[in-house]
Amino acid sequence: MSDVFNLVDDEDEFLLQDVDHAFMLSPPLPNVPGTTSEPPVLLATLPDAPKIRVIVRKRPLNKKELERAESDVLECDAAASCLYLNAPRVTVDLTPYIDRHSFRFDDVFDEHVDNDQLYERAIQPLVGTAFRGGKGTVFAYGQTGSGKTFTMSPLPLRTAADIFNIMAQPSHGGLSLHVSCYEIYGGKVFDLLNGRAKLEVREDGRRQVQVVGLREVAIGCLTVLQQLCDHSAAARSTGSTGANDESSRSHSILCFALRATSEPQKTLGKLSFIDLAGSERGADTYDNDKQTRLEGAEINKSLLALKECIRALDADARHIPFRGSKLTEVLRDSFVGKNARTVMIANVSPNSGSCEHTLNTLRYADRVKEIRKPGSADTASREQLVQQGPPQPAVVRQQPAPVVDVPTANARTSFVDASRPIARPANTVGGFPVGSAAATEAPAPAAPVAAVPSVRQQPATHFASAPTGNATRRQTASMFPEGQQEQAQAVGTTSAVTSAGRNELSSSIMAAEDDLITAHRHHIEECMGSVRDEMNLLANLDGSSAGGDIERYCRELSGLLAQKQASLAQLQLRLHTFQELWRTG
Ligand SMILES: Nc1ncnc2c1ncn2[C@@H]1O[C@H](COP(=O)(O)OP(=O)(O)OP(=O)(O)O)[C@@H](O)[C@H]1O
Repeated sequence: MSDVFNLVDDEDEFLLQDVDHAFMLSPPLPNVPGTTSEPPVLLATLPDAPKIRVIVRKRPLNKKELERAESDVLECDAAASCLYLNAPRVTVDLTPYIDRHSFRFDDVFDEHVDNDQLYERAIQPLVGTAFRGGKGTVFAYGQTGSGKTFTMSPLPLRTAADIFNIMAQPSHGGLSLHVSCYEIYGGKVFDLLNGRAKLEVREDGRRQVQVVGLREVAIGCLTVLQQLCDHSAAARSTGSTGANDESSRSHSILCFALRATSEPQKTLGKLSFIDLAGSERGADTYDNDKQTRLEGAEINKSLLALKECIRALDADARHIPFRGSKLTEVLRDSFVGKNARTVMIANVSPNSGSCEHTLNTLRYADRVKEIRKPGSADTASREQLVQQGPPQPAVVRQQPAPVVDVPTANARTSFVDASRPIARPANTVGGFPVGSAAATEAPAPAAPVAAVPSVRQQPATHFASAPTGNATRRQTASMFPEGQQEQAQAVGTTSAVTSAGRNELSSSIMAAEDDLITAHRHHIEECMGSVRDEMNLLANLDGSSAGGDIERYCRELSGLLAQKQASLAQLQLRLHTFQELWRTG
């Protein structure tokens, strides 16, 4: 059990018990919502949150991007919860064209949506979750500078305001609110309310994960919470990266616990707010010192593990890979259980210079939600979208010439999200367009879902329908024993899967297949970036007369080679996992 420091005696007086004076420095909060003048928040009116909700938030172009005359590549259709990314590309003959990618999420917030609106639409239901004895977890995911901290920092205050409001109602008395803040940096845990003390994570006798010695503060008003948040933000590790001078390299976690005031102070509900480290950190080709690379590897590992855990939870998988990283290990308790609710906020930058990172963020978010089980409300709305058919892209490829920038081959299907997860049309394979060029430019509307059972449940189908021209898929298909390929063909595209066990197996194979494809795509992106960087490196060397530059050349080449090795190793791991699953399945 964590130490509890009662900071607050009544609304105005602080009892400083071994807590930094920094908490006293901020001025009191003016007119904070949730104070007594606010109308009561009625618990009964807060809807139950869905188990997993993935939303996207776009920030506006900033001053520097406007000065550089960067274009806004993101188009939001909030009413349809759709987001379109118009990626500028060039063909080998240097003809520019737009590559349009389409996604659908549970909610899409454009640059005009403010923090209050976001809170009310996406986060407030979690307050109900906590009072009903559940656990809520909110993540902000995205590239450095995409708005994670901007989005996350007001949420605890708004949430606490509602919590205090409800606690002030006689029917919800006898509870107190406790806060703790910590950071995971390089796989280690640091207490942000206790001088960055290094903490150990252990399992107790009841197999509950405990962050041993984590300082927890009981709070009675928003002013103290604000001071604690300011203090923890200042204590958070920041450092400079190639992309952003103030980039966060750590995951920061703020936890609320609603406890009974009477002994033994049983915990009723929990809420966690997690501002994740910049998602691009593992692939930042400009940062090549060992420390930064190690940090990047750790961040990559934890973000991958996080995605895997959420996916496994959504699929009710028996094994959830919590041990994959420190982040998922410490969050295990918040994730599991019938009353656990998760909101993933994918933050995206609109500028053309961030296009590839934005695409990666959207794909990550898409993967988190894409295996939603049929029958859930969200799946139903996705099915509806499929039935209606994907919207025609406003801008399509103008030139059939070979493309220089290959990584987005998958996303050239006009409506990635609609065509892949629910009723993947027969002319797409793992999201890759197959067959005629027409399918690539504007796929025909998919047949109604009722008539086309989820192709995702038929892993073999993908290989059976692989186009002869698609080398990657041909090679993938050839990995499998002949019998299984025949079986795959026999399954066909429309036959229903009747056995529940087979369904479960199929969906895990499907997930592994998609992971492999995603990893492969990512690997290609990295290779392309790496080739560019290597050519620049050589050009710089050729262009310089000073012999001293060879040192820099060696250092940077060494960094690039290490990155290539890491990318290759990750792809090999995915391939191995998939092959194993296929063999044993
Ligand atoms: N929706 C928004 N509206 C207005 N400004 C925003 C919005 N989102 C972000 N910003 C601004 O963009 C800048 C970068 O945002 P922020 O620091 O939140 O990014 P981040 O993703 O947390 O970056 P890092 O990973 O480096 O911490 C900040 O100046 C912030 O005020």
